[in-house]
Amino acid sequence: MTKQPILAITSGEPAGIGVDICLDLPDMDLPCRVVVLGDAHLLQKRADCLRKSIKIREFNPFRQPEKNTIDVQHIPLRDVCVAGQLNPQNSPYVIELLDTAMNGIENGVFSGMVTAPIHKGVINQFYGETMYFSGHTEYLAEKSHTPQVVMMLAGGGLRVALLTTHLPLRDVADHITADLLTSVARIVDKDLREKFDIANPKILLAGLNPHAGENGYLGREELDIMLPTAQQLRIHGINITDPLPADTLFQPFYLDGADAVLAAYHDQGLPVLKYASFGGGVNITLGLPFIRTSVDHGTALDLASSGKANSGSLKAAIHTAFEMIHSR
Ligand SMILES: NC(=O)C1=CN([C@@H]2O[C@H](COP(=O)(O)OP(=O)(O)OC[C@H]3O[C@@H](n4cnc5c(N)ncnc54)[C@H](O)[C@@H]3O)[C@@H](O)[C@H]2O)C=CC1
Ligand SMILES: NCC(=O)COP(=O)(O)O
Repeated sequence: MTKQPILAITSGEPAGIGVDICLDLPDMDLPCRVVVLGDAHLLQKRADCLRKSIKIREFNPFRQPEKNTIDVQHIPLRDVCVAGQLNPQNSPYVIELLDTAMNGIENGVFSGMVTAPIHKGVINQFYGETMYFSGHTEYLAEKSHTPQVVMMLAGGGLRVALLTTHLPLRDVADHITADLLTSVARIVDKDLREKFDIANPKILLAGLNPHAGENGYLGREELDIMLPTAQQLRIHGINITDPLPADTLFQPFYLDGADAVLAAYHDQGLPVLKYASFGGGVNITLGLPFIRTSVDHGTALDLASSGKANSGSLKAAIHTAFEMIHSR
C-alpha cells in the first residue's frame, strides 16, 4: 500500500486570518490529508466566534480523517491572542510552527508544507537585533541550508518568479549580478521541469529599468549584466529571453507560449499577478529540498474573526503542493 501524503498547514500569525482560513478546511474538496499546526484552543475559540461547529482533534497519523473535523498538531501560544491585534510575544510561536513543519517533513510525517500568512514586522519587533526575519522564503532557505531559493507566484494563468525578494527598493540594483541571475534562472528552469512537468520552460526576463534600460540611456544593468548572462544561459540550454521592458511584457504577445516571467523585483511582478488572481493565487518557493506553497495574501488583521476572509488561495496552495508531490 502506498503512503498517503499529509501536508502540514502552518496557521501563521495568530491574530490574523490564517486561523480563520484554516477553519474552512473541512469545507474544501481536498486531494489529500492536511494537519493544521497551531494552538488548538485558539482554533476552537475562533471557530466559536465564527459560529462554526467543527471538531478540533489532536493529530494522529494512524487515525483516519473524519468529516467536519480538523486534525491539529497542538503548539501552544506563548501569550494572549486577540484577533486583529498583534502581540510580539507570540512571535516565537509563529517561528515554532515553521520549525515543526520542517521537522515533520524531515521525519517523513509530512510530504510538504502550506503556509498561512505571517506578519514580518511583528516578528522583527520581537527579535530585534537577535534575528532578522524577512519572510518565510528566506527563513526556510536559511534553516534548510539552501544557498539560493526563488519566490514564484502562480495564478490567473501566470507564473511570476522574482530575481530579488524582500529587499528595500534602493538595494535592488546592487543585488542584481550575473551570479544571481544565473542561479535563479537555473532554479526556475529545473523546478518548472521537475515539479511542474514542463519540458522546455520558456522564461521571459524582465529588465530592471524602464524600457529595459533604453539601450543604456535609462540604466545599464540590462546591457552590463542581464543581456550577457541571458546569452550564456541560453548557450547552456535555458530558454530565457533577453531583458524585456516590464511594462510591455505582461500582454498576450509575450505571455502566450511562455511558462514564467522572471521579474527583477517584488513590486515589479507581484502587483500584476495579484491583479490577475488575488484570492486564488499561490506562492511557491522553488529550489528548496522540500515542497512549500503558500497563500497569495497577508495577515489581513482587519478581517480576522470577521467571517469575511476568503480561503480560496489556501485551497489553491494545497492543490498545488499536492500536484508538486505527484510530479516528482
Ligand atoms: N505569505 C505571507 O506570509 C504573506 C504575509 N504578508 C504580510 O501580511 C501583512 C499585511 O500585509 P498587507 O500588505 O496589508 O496585505 P494583506 O494581504 O494582509 O491585506 C491587503 C488587503 O487585502 C485584504 N485581504 C487579504 N487577504 C484576504 C482574504 N483572504 N480575503 C479577503 N480579503 C483579504 C485585506 O483585508 C486588506 O484589505 C504584512 O506584514 C505582510 O508582510 C503579506 C503577503 C504574504
Ligand atoms: N508578497 C509575498 C510575500 O511577502 C510572502 O513572502 P513569504 O513569507 O512567503 O516569503
